Amino acid sequence: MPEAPAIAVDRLVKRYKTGTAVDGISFAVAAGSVTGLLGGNGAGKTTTIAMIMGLVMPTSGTVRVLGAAMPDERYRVLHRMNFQSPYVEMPLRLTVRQNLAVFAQLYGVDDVARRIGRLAEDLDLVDLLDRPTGKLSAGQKTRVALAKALLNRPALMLLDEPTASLDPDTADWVRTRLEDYRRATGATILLASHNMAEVERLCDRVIMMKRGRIEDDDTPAALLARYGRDTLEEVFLDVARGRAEAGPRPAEETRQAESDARTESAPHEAAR
Ligand SMILES: Nc1ncnc2c1ncn2[C@@H]1O[C@H](COP(=O)(O)OP(=O)(O)OP(=O)(O)O)[C@@H](O)[C@H]1O
Repeated sequence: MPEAPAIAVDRLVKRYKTGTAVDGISFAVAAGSVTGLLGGNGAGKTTTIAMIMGLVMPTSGTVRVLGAAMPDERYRVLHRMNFQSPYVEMPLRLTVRQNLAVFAQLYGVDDVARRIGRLAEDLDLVDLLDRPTGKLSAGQKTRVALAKALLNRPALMLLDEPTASLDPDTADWVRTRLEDYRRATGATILLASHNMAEVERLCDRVIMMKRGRIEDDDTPAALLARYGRDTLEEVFLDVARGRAEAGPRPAEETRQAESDARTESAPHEAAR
C-alpha cells in the first residue's frame, strides 16, 4: 500500500473581509518529498502554510497533516512538525539560548541543553547563543529560526522563505543543511520561496500559486519542458504575466500583469 501523504489539502478556502487569500486549492505532498510553493506577493503562500500548521482557520475545505485533521487534531501532530518564517519574531530580549530553550520545552524535546548545543554547532551559532535575539542581524536571526525549526527533529518542515536576508554564501550553506537533514531523516519539506535557484536545487515538485489559486503543479523538469524555458525564473514570469493562458489578453490585464511581475522581481523589498 502506498504511504499516506504527509499533507493533504482539499478544496481549501480562506476569505478575509478584504478578499479571498486562498481560493479552493487541493494538493497532496508525498512523504519524504521537497515541494516548493511559488507565487508572487499576495498569492496566498503564507496563508496556505498557516492553515496547514493549524494556525489560521480555513473558511472551508480540509487539511490533513501526518494523518491528523487540522486544526482540530493538531495536538496529535504538532510535536512532529515545525515551522520557520522570517516574519515570526522570537521574544527579542531573551538570548538565543533562552529562546531555543522555551521552544524546546514547548515541543517536548528531551535533553534540551544538549540539543541546543548540537544545533548551535551545526548551524554555527555558538558565538551567538548568549546574545539577545533582538541584537542579531537579519541573517543571524534567519539561522536562529532554522535552529528553532530543527529543535524537535521534525518529520514535516514548513519553511517560509528559509534563506530570506541571507548572503549568497550563507544561503547556500543553509540549503546544504536542509538537504543533509532531509537525507538523514527522510523528512518532508514544504517550502515557500521567491528564490528560483533555491527551488530548482531543493524541490522535486513545484506548486505555482497566483491570486489564491494553483496555476500549475509539476516537477521542475516537466514545468521547464511545458513552458519551453531553461529556468524556473522564466516559467515564474510566464505564469505571473499570464503567458500560460492561451490567446491575446485585454490591454488592462496586460498592464496589471506587468506591474505584478515588476513587484515580483523585487519581492523582498516589496514584502517588508
Ligand atoms: N490576516 C489577514 N487579514 C486580511 N487579509 C490578509 C491577512 N493575511 C493575508 N491577507 C491577504 O491575503 C492575501 C494572501 O496573502 P499571503 O500572505 O498568504 O501571500 P504570500 O503569497 O505569502 O505573499 P508574500 O510573497 O508577499 O509573502 C494577500 O492579499 C493578503 O493581503
